[in-house]
Amino acid sequence: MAMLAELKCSVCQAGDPSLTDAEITDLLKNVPDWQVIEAAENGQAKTLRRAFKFKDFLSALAFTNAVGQAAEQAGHHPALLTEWGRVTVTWWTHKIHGLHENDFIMAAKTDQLYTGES
Ligand SMILES: C[C@H](O)[C@H](O)[C@H]1CNC2=NC(N)=NC(=O)C2=N1
Repeated sequence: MAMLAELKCSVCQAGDPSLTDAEITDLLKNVPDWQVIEAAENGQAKTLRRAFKFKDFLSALAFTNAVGQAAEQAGHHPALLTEWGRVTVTWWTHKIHGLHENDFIMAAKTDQLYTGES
């Protein structure tokens, strides 16, 4: 398979199946720094999350914008929490209330945008 980060997000329809646990386990091997957050009791979606560390707030903000641009280009958008020294990026697919390959593609693209804490 091409590098996950080089893939394009596919058009995902409501009703498409969410990834199985086996597929998730397999895809996670490509993005080992990310965690799958199980859906909370209230039926929230399963999500894919990573916290990125930065030296200050402006570096965190610049990364936030870079991820936002990539998301807009892909037509697939994350939740972004930007704090002093940290950006927490969470991916899931709203339409299917779960995880889709697109979320792993975007996680891999997000990793490529991160040039470290300094
Ligand atoms: C109309 C628009 O393309 C859709 O709502 C897109 C936008 N970005 C999206 N982002 C994510 N993460 N999930 C979606 O289902 C989604 N849908």
